[in-house]
Amino acid sequence: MQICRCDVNIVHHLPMVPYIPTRLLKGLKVIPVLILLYLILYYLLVRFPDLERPRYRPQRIVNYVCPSSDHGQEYEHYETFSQNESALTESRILVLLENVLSRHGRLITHMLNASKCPYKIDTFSKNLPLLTTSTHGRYSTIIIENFNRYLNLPKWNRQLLDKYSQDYKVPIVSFLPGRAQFFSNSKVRGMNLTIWHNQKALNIRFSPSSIIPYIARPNVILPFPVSDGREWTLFEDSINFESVVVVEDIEGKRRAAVIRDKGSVDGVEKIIFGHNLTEWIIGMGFIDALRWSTKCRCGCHSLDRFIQIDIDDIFVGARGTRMTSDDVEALIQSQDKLRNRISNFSYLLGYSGAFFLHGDDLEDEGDRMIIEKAANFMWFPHMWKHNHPQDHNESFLESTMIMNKQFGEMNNLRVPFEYAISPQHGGVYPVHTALFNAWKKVWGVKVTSTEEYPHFRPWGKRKGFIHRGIEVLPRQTCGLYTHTQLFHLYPGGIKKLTSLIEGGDLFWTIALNPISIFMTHQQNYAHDRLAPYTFENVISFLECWTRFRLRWEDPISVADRYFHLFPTEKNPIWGNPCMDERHRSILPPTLNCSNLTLPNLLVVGPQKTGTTALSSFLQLHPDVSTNRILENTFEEIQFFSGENYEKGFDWYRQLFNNGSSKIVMDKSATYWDSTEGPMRAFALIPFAKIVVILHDPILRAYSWYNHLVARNESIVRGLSMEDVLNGDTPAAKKIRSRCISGGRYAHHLDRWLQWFPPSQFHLIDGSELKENPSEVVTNLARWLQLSPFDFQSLIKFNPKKGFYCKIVSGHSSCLGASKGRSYPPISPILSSRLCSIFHNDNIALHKMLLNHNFPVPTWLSSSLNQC
Ligand SMILES: Nc1ncnc2c1ncn2[C@@H]1O[C@H](COP(=O)(O)OS(=O)(=O)O)[C@@H](OP(=O)(O)O)[C@H]1O
Repeated sequence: MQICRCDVNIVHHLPMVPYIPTRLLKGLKVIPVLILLYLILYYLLVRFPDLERPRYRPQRIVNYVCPSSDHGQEYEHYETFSQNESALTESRILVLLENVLSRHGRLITHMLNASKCPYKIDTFSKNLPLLTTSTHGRYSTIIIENFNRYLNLPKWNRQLLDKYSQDYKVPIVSFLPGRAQFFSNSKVRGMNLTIWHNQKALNIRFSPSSIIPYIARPNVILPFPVSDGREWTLFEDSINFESVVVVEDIEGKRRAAVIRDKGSVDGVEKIIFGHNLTEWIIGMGFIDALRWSTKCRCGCHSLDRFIQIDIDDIFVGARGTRMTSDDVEALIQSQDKLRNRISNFSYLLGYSGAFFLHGDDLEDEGDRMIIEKAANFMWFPHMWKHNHPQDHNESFLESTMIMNKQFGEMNNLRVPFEYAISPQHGGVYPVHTALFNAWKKVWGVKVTSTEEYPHFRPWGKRKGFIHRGIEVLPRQTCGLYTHTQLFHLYPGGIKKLTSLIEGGDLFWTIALNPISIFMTHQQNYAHDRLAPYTFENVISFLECWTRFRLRWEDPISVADRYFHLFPTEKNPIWGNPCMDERHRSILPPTLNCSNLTLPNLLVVGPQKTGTTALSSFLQLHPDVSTNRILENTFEEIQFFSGENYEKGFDWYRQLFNNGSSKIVMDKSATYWDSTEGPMRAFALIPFAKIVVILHDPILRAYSWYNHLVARNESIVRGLSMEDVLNGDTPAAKKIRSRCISGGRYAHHLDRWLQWFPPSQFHLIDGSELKENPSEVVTNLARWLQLSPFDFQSLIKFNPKKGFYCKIVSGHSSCLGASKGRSYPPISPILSSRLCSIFHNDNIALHKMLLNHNFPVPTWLSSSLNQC
């Protein structure tokens, strides 16, 4: 024990030195050496980062050179058009394709979309689509993908098409590309036209004497097209035709690659292309042909092209990717160069102040240089820390915007316009209203832009809209992204970039949009400076081949110009953000796509046909639900057809988050005859089933009249329906149109069919619904693939009401007093008058139903024979 205590004491008095093996001690001597090495490396790599990240000197890439042309002379033979000339037809274009999946068909529709031309696609079948309404032609131009199909049409269809073209002065635009056959020539039957198949085309140019070239500058010679194989069809000169595009064949003989048939032989004007749209020069001819054939109702803008180039992310970006002072100088020079070619041009620079001086030494010097030269540019605010607005609430957004604003003020960044851009488009679309509110409060923002509305792809379909008083312009991409700084690393190679410029997407973006707003990033102006190269060259290409006048205008004026040109875009069209991958990634956290419920069944009307009865009967099925009723909505929510649409996607979707039924229904009978209804519905719920009740329009009109009488509306007080039909006061006309216009079924059904495929429609005969509702609803439930349900025992005739009613808890429960009124039966005189009013529409409806294999209601078959 003693020994033990003693040992303890000894240990207490020893100094606390840990045991270190000698080997380790030797090793520790290396530490100062390592520290020294680290310091040297730090000094070299961090203080002189250029050693770590090589800076690329700007590459010299050959600039675009315009081939030979007699540029001095301006040829302006293009036609101008008056409104009267176009009055015979609607502006829509009919596109007849080989099949809906045809590749060339996709090119045609891409061009039409990007030119914002309305069109309808059809394929060749036994019957031609309906070409006329009772008053006018349905189409301003007929595009036929393959001219051979036109030449080989059955006699009856060919006569019908030619007659339509002659009567309504509607030209045919078509294509005759090379055939699989070997080099040969042939005469086209009935056209006095000799064509040469499978040719090479050289020295291609637009003819200065043709009336077609408008955007295209005649007499600029393209020695070789991009693909110079033998896929051209060439036409021999003839007095019956005007050569639009002239070429030389391999023997140097002059031929035409595009001709205008003046219709001198058969009265049918045509433009025939000897190549498809894969050649950009043919594409230009196509755009000009559309302008001419639609009599300036498609692609008919002035020759002014407004170009805005935004440079986002100033001060943002990883070290080694940012601009140096040399790049800043080069940016100023590039701006000066562009100013000589785009009148009033200025780059617009968007800054995020939080990252000022966050680069390496050279880049920090660049940052300081930008501030020093700030007055050379116009500025707009990006977000302070490049924040994604959709992730933040209004007060956070406001406070960070204020910080960015203060940074700009301290550094004299001139923000002359109420224009701002959100990083990665977050919050602009899909809309995050907090961003719009904060922008307005802090910066008074009036205009912004996004490439996400309605979708990023295809670029040709981007649009603008106005939300909370802020005008949102469509923004275009030019093929440059934050990572594209070096020519040799350009995705797809430098050839890809030049192909965008020389007749590719970038060229077409400017050619087809009167206003183009491009997004670039400061990185595209560093290293190889891809952006200045890209824009300077696309401008050269445009100057060479087109007659455009290139201009710059401030974003506020440009936005006014845009919505003046495209007023129908002012109101946003709400889409389902959960159906777009890019949109899903920029959603506010309040929207959870996994439990989003939207209707999959629309009962669209028409009004007064029994829509309320149908929807209440269908809801007897346990797997059918409908919207919640809000205090300020009436019986129907009428989202797609009225003011509620302005309340937006969020408002609408919240009305349906009340269950998980198989069928979620929105019954709003006003959708039927709403001009925008079908398009809006398709944008949000493209897979929804559509139910339409076709009740005799005579009885429907009479029901409307009696509705007004029952409500004691002053306009009908003391007046019979005949009096109302005779009245010519504005109020009487309004009532008449309410009674009659919804009953022009062919007209409205046609509009729905422009959006939804026939397979999504279920048409119900209104008389059958009245007489035998349980069978009608059972059929509907079957079509909706609902489980079998005994409707018959729950829908019984109520003699007192005179209509079928639901049985609820053993009692008859009828619709309210406003549905199924009793009033005197319609007089034979009124009935026959209404019969003749609807006669033409009923004929058109009958044709349309047969065309689409829809059932024909019994009242329709008999009414055709009656009036
Ligand atoms: N079972 C049943 N009960 C009541 N009413 C029935 C029924 N079946 C069809 N109808 C006919 O429906 C007409 C009203 O049509 P809607 O419901 O579409 O009208 S509304 O547009 O929603 O106001 C209504 O028009 P009126 O008779 O003029 O009142 C009825 O004729």
